Amino acid sequence: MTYEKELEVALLAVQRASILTKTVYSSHSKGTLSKSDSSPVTIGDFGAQALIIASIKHAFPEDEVVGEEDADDLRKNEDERKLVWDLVQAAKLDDSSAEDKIGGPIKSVDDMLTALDSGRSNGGRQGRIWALDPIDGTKGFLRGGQYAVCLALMVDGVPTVGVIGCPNLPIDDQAPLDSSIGADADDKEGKGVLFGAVKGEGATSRPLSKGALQQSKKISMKAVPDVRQATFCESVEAGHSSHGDNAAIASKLGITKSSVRMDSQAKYASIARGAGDIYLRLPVSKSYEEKIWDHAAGVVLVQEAGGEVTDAWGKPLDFGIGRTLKENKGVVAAPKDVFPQVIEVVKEVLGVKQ
Ligand SMILES: Nc1ncnc2c1ncn2[C@@H]1O[C@H](COP(=O)(O)OS(=O)(=O)O)[C@@H](OP(=O)(O)O)[C@H]1O
Ligand SMILES: [Mg+2]
Repeated sequence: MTYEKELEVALLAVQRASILTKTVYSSHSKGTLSKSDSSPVTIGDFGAQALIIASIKHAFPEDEVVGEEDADDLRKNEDERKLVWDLVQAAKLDDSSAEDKIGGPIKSVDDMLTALDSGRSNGGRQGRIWALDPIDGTKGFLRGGQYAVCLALMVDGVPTVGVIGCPNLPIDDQAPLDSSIGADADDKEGKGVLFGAVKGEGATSRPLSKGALQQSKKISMKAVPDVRQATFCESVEAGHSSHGDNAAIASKLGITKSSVRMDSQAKYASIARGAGDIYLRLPVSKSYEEKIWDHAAGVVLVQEAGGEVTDAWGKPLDFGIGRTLKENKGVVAAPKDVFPQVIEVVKEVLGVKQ
């Protein structure tokens, strides 16, 4: 198997960071730092990014990382820095040999800040670059809903390894999907999934809380013989994906079931394991550029589970031009057999608006 070590390191790194996020999620304040409604950030975002980058740099020191966060705020604020440091020290895998594979605990506050700050790569078309979203769907995290810890390795601009930790999704790949799925604050048994995929090697899921590499099961998208029966997923936030356009597309496709709304790349993961079928993310703002860390891991997962992903114009997503998908607008993901039908209707609906 190619990229075996990369996958193993990514699974362990995401598993450890997910443990960290869960402690923040179950706290009353949820570690909120920023007063900003549009892009909230928590101590969990900083802690998870530091842990994951430290893991990557231990295993692959030459690799670059495009991470959503940086250490600027923590360098200025001692109280926040202390909160994050306590979190980072407490998050450990059960298995010490697994811990060793990702470099063990971070040794000092300085090392933590250095790791956190090592996500400043500008991305690009050449070499090995990781894309990291330590807490994707922060609004869902704060709301007590879905969120995801997302990590992907891009090789020469192509997403090649993808790992997503979803602490609030049901372990059961077949669990019925609805907008309230797993969205409660209790850390119930039966929740928490770790997804992994390598280009050309398929996609898998396993429980997040148990040994990361054991119990891995192959996952695949569901066959959709009749698109009218499809379940489609969309963002909770109307500002991130046009609910109106999504509804128009669903209606033109003859879909009568209401959409499943969930935050984060849990949407990609859910369709990859056949719990839903189609992911629509139609642009709301003309100027917004999608971030590569919001999509890279999910794209590998869906492609390897038998799906196709493009932007809303049917163009392949270009991860090789920097930190954003600036040549693309929106995202459409669906099983290969129905994809042509779906993208045709997406273009039709967007065309009407132009
Ligand atoms: N205007 C606009 N349009 C599209 N996307 C945007 C926009 N603003 C923010 N974002 C990014 O959306 C990420 C979360 O979106 P999701 O679809 O996963 O979740 S949500 O239901 O919409 O909250 C979210 O990721 P996180 O910040 O990691 O939560 C943002 O990067
Ligand atoms: Mg995100």
